[in-house]
Amino acid sequence: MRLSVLLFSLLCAVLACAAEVRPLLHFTPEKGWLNDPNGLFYDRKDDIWHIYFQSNPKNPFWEKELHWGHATSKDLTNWTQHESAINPSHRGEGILSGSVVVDRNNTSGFFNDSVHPEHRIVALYTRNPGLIETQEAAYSVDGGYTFTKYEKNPVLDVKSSQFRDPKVMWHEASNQWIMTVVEAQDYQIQIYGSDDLKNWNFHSNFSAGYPGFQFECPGLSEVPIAGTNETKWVLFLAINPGAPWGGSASQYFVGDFDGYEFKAIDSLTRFVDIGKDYYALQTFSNVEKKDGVIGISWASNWQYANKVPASNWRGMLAMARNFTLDYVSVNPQKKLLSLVESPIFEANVSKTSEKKNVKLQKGDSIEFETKSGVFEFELDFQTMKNITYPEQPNLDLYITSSNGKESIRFGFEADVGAFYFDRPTNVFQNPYYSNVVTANIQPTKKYEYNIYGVVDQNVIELFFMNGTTSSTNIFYFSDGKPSKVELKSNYNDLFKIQKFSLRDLSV
Ligand SMILES: OC[C@H](O)[C@H](O)CO[C@]1(CO)O[C@H](CO)[C@@H](O)[C@@H]1O
Repeated sequence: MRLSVLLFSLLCAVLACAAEVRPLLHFTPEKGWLNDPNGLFYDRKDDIWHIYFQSNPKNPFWEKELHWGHATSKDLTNWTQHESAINPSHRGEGILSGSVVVDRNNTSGFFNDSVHPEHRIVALYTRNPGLIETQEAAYSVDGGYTFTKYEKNPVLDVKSSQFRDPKVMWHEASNQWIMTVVEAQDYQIQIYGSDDLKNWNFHSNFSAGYPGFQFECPGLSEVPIAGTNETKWVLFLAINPGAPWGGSASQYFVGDFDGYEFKAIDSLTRFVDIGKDYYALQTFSNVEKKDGVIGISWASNWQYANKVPASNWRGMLAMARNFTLDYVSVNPQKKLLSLVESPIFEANVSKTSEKKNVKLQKGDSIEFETKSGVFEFELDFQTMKNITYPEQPNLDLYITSSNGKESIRFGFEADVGAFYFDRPTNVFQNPYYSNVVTANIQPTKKYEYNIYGVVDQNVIELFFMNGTTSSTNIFYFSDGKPSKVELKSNYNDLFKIQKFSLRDLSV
């Protein structure tokens, strides 16, 4: 091959890599590594959403020396990244996960009258210098861009190597700050109380749910029950590794909280999302909202997060979601009080494609396309009859890359009643990544299902039955971006497509 041709093809390869697609609706770091969201809060004075995140600015993979990366947004969609907000004071030290509160009444004494009450920001996070994990405080007087570490840190030290991830909130009813934090490998969510964010008193332990290897990233939020003016408390908990589907999982409990102890309404374990890539959920603090709480997760799984294809950055956050509670049909008999989720984002619709009331026949396909590789879709369908074994009646949604060679598949088998998500890839051989994720979803009494999904370059967030179940998964084409979307069946007169619509998005 002549040298010029070789150089040209090399240049193309480099440009293709540099031109890699970044998600448009999901936050990704300019460079380096991202995992857990941290310190999520809403600035009521300047109407700004703040996210911090576990950041390794040096390399696109996790290392012990971690910072709190920082970004802000006016619409929970378009983010501006800033300088890291909290940094290690010593080499090899980790500023690990934690949370932020607005201490408007200056209970901590960190502030003087020159600091606007809405800008009295206090972060609580885990410091891991190597062997033990302690909780530290830091305060910001500029609205959350730079922080000063409390000179008498740590604020909480139980001489443990597995004590981390403080999520702090103000509990009005008992007039105190409440911290949930894990004793990770003792399967304890510990609850502490404080008057000043500096002195913490142990209140109670909570230990339940799917254990996995260890507990991580707890959180306690008061969540409204849809259609009522009542609320229940939701205790969030991450486990990793050891999720039922492998690696990382976010679970939650529904119950009551009196300022000292959380009591679950039942002993059932509920998962926030049943995809592979939805971890370390944290809710925003300081949000004045009566119709739900807003939270963000990390869209990956520790089984392969450090190894997925990347250039000089790796990691993304899932879209913000609104969470409420409702009584959800989980089988023909039971309505279970469960989280109901919906994504929050702002985007322009560049094109809408829609088909209604189509009885799909074997070999038929409804075909739409996306120009941007970013789209939302709605699929409402009904299964028209019962199936005789050993038939395998599938309804499949294929999303094919603009390279025309690679597809991912989201589908359903009528007799099993479970949805699957299959993400074959040519660029990432990893045994934990390749397993198909499945979800059992209860249809309506008339065997109807509805699914809403957002696809954003290489991540798909699915919301089943009006968000009563969600499944978040990342995927990797070798090049190109989502281009063709096809709905197909291998069976006659079984699937009635009541509505299949696709809205191509741009920001
Ligand atoms: O290799 C990191 C290890 O898997 C930890 O279990 C990850 O822990 C979490 C959860 O992802 O990330 C944070 C640190 O980056 C830590 O604070 C939190 O518990």
